[in-house]
Amino acid sequence: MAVASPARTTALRILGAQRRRNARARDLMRGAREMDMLGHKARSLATRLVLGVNVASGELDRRIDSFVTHASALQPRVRDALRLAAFEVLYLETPRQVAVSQGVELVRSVQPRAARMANAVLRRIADCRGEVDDAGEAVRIAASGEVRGITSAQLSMTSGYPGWLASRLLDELGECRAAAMCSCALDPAPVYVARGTAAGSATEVLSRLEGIDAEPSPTGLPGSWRLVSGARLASSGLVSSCDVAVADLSAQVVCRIAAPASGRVLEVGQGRGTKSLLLARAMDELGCEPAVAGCELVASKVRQSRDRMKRAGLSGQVSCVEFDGTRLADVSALPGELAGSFESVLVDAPCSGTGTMRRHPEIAWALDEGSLAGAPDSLSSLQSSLLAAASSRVAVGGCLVYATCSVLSCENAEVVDAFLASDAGSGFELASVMDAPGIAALPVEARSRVSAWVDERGMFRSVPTPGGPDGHFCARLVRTR
Ligand SMILES: C[S@@+](CC[C@H](N)C(=O)[O-])C[C@H]1O[C@@H](n2cnc3c(N)ncnc32)[C@H](O)[C@@H]1O
Repeated sequence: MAVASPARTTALRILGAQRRRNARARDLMRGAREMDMLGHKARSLATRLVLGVNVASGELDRRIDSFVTHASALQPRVRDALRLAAFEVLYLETPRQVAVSQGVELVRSVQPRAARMANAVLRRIADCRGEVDDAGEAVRIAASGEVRGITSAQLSMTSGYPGWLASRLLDELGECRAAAMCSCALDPAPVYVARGTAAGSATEVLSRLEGIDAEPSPTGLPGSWRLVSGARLASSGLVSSCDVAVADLSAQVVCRIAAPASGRVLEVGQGRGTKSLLLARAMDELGCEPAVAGCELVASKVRQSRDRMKRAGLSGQVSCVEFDGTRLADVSALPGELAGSFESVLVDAPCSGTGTMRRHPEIAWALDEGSLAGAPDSLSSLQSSLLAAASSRVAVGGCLVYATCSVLSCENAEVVDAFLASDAGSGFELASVMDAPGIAALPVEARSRVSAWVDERGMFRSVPTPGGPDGHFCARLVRTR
């Protein structure tokens, strides 16, 4: 009797652990010894299976449930195995017979008496492959700019995203961009790195990246590369020493938009400090002594950020303070590091993360449409509070930069417009991100690349595309009085 391959059994174990511990897929894969023991090919199959099942879980369940007699009685472990096999059958290039028989063996490994049922269900799911391929083809054509009148059902089938999300993407991004985003939803996200402040010259960093077979190619931004393989990055020590920072290309652009040519930056929502490192680098390149004050709500992230700045040799230039950003307007509550006004205030807002679903696939089906906007405890309400409070810290003539890694307008332009229409926003004007010093100083080719993502109002709005960066949003507001 055949047995399921190590790549598939490893992927199944990771999915089980994820369900039991409610953990993120990437974190579990990063820490899993059995992933490290797989060869390169098996490891990439296991990774694609785990990420793909996460992105498309609801779509896979819909199909499984339509062919199983007692869907609610399926054991969670059996459902994991069926999802994994259904994903492979519908979306990967594995020959049909192999994908079905491997799926049956996976199910047998967790519940032997369910193997027959799995065989019947997976064969029927395999019969749907044609409609998934047809939808994918229509979406790819629409992504190339040829208008085809694609539907949200085709987008949802191709990406695995829930129907409501596919429909919103189509409404808000238009056919071409929504199709581009959905056509790469199940692909691995590219790996981008930027030179840190602890590093030597760009040439030295480049040769160290080449030395670990990362196959770096320049992104167009100074000191920034796209890697063909990031497999040896962690063991190389380049990241832990902060010689490089792993950050999506769009996140690197956002930091260049927020970097001032003089003075200090306040970063609201500092997280684990990736943007602080990039801000310090961008300020240094502009000939300005790096000075970043970070404010973050979560204590454990503040500790990680501090430790990182120490390793980067930036403890004197970047501070990491535990503080609720919605209280930034309350001058009496401000710790010393956050007091006074700043040339630039970056609100790196907590958001849905819809621009980063290739990296964080669990977002797609965990997202609740109702939590995005409208209610007092919605994301957009928190984003608006942070923006209003942070605006009080901007020096006259300075900039307020609002950023998210979402592609949805209710978290982006609508938050900015509501702010501009409010009392707090009355002293601010929207300015083009292209006029930010860190963008104006870029080589012509890099500027033109950035400008492709800038809309008619001067806001940066990238959308995931095949082989391209994630979806990020950034608006730049100048304080006039
Ligand atoms: C998009 S993430 C920031 C990522 C970070 N800037 C980086 O580069 O790694 C948003 C951050 O905002 C933090 N946050 C959420 N609510 C906050 C609040 N009220 N005050 C300050 N930070 C908050 C979250 O904990 C999260 O780390």
